Amino acid sequence: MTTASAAPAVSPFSASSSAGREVTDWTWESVYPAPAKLNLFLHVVGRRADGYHCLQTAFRFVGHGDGLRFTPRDDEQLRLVTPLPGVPPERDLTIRAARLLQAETGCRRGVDIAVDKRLPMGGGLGGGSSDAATTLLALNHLWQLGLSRQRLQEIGLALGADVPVFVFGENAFAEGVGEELRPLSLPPACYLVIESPVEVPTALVFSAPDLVRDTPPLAPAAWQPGEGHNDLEAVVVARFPAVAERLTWLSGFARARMTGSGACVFAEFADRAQAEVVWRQMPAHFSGWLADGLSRHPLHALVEG
Ligand SMILES: C[C@@](CO)(OP(=O)(O)O)[C@H](O)COP(=O)(O)OP(=O)(O)OC[C@H]1O[C@@H](n2ccc(N)nc2=O)[C@H](O)[C@@H]1O
Ligand SMILES: Nc1ncnc2c1ncn2[C@@H]1O[C@H](COP(=O)(O)OP(=O)(O)O)[C@@H](O)[C@H]1O
Repeated sequence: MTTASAAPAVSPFSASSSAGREVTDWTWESVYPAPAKLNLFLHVVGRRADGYHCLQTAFRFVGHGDGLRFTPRDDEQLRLVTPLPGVPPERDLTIRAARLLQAETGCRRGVDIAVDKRLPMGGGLGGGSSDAATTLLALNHLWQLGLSRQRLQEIGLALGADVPVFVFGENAFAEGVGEELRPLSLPPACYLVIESPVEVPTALVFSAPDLVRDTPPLAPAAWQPGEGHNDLEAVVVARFPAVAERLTWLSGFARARMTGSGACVFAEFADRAQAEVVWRQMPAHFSGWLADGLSRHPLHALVEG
């Protein structure tokens, strides 16, 4: 993460565009990237009988995220070398993903998992979901399980509504609870993402009485980048002043949005130079970073189809 007082650092997970070509600067050998996603818009269009909400959203991957290392074991143990504060290892989405794969395939191998955590938890960047998807993709490869992308997406959905898109590997227009995916071709862009010093629980936002749940559905094929809003934003802004403060500030420069159920907010710029002008003016008590929009997930080629 970069701060307002220093030039934007090039992280092992940053990607930049050069002469129209996407360059991904993965400097760590054997690190499997778990990029963040942004919800470019998010409409709540209904509710299922089980209480889950029906959404329409556009997912965009960006060149900033967590990094995972996997050391396969000859016994069946699954070990998390880097437990997260407040998350027992057995509840961590990486361990749960690995356990589901063992159960699905009868695989008798284990793994040690180390996560370099960069994405804030409860930030709306899909960090836990991305870690889970990267675990599914990496272990399918390292344990030589041969599961299809479609099957890995189904397994991912059992872990969370946001996991399938990371396995799908393409920027996507999503419906259902986020599992009905169609690939999106998005123009190059650079994003300024501002983190908020709060963790917003997704379940709290979806259970709010004031959440608008009946936004009219869009025709997916007709959606244009820039269209739409985030229905979850008003709920979060009303309860978390720190998110409201960051949105208001960023809206003074560009069209600002909250991603997912918050707490991060972002704005899109045509290129890094324009984003940097705003980033340099961030108040000292804000924390934010720049990341280019990716054209696809960095591990897309790890599974066929
Ligand atoms: C809002 C979104 C938008 O991309 O992202 P985040 O902000 O969490 O990253 C997702 O839909 C979140 O997906 P994810 O974070 O995987 O949520 P889950 O663990 O499946 O759900 C957490 C809880 O939120 C509620 N929930 C979630 C998704 C949904 N479509 N309807 C819901 O009502 C349910 O109460 C569920 O128990
Ligand atoms: N590997 C993981 N990384 C982050 N959060 C995890 C992980 N495993 C489990 N969690 C749980 O998932 C919750 C949601 O985290 P995260 O996916 O980062 O946020 P969001 O859904 O807002 O994008 C966390 O508060 C934490 O309790």
